[in-house]
Amino acid sequence: MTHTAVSVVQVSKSFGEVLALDEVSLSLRPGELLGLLGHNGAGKTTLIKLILGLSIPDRGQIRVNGRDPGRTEQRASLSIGYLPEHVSLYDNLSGGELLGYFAGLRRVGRERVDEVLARLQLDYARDRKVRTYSKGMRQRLGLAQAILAEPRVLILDEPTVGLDPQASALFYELVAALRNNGTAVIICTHELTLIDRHLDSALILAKGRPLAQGSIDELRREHRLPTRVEVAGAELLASRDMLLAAMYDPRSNAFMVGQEQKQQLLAHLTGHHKIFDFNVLPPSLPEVYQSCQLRAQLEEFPC
Ligand SMILES: Nc1ncnc2c1ncn2[C@@H]1O[C@H](COP(=O)(O)OP(=O)(O)OP(=O)(O)O)[C@@H](O)[C@H]1O
Repeated sequence: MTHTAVSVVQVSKSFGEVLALDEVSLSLRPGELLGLLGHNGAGKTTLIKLILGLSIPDRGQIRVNGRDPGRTEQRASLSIGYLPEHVSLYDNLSGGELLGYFAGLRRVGRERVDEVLARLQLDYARDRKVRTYSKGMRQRLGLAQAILAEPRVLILDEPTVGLDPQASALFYELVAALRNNGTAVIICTHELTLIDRHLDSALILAKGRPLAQGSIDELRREHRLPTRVEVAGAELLASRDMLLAAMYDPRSNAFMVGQEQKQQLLAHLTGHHKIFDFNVLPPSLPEVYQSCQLRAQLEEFPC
């Protein structure tokens, strides 16, 4: 049976009058990637701090690889790596020296430093001062320190902010390789488009409460968001065909259909119009996110 890498059960945390987390639960298995999403102040950092054992919940239970992060004597054996949003690196050290320093702290051998530098494509810059590193190189070095001790759980806070698309893609490639080795990953981010195709599940928080939670497919189904079908000449087709006209959305110049209509549309395009060249785009994570936030607002302020 696969064990649970991170388990959070009905956790609440307040700061004075502020209820930062209200009965939040999650479960993450080895190799899975969870997107922790929400507006500013939603409770993401509070949850991360609890998982890291930097703060103690008022109620509920947290386990990381079966251990309680809140108990000091268990913290050393959590096997957890963390890349904070604003990673502070010692600029006057070289990349190699910096990792060597962390390796000493974590009782990791020098050969692991070489291995990690090579894996994150930083070996060519190991003797350069960190202050000369680009933003992407600094992020990779931050990831390098986080994975140095081969953690089974990795928490990344806004890891791709400020990176160009190529550097972001490389970052996610590196994360995918870690996941293939069984590392469970939690990524806290506002960059929804970037994380969309990488995550197994999402937890969307708002004012400390879980707004939505599950795999992206589950969230799509729950929110009944339409699928977009893009076809060249969609407007012309819609003007000549009543069935297509009913499905045509002029704003996106595409056909927008619910799950149950999708097969009907595709059969009609291929069978009746002999069109085989189309793009079927399920609702994106940003669309699911917007829908969750909208639903929450309607519940809070019903018309
Ligand atoms: N140490 C603290 N003392 C008082 N209030 C706090 C403390 N830490 C967090 N809060 C409050 O708890 C709520 C959740 O904050 P948190 O930092 O977890 O949000 P977040 O989702 O990480 O936001 P952001 O996206 O801006 O980083 C906010 O209302 C915040 O002001």
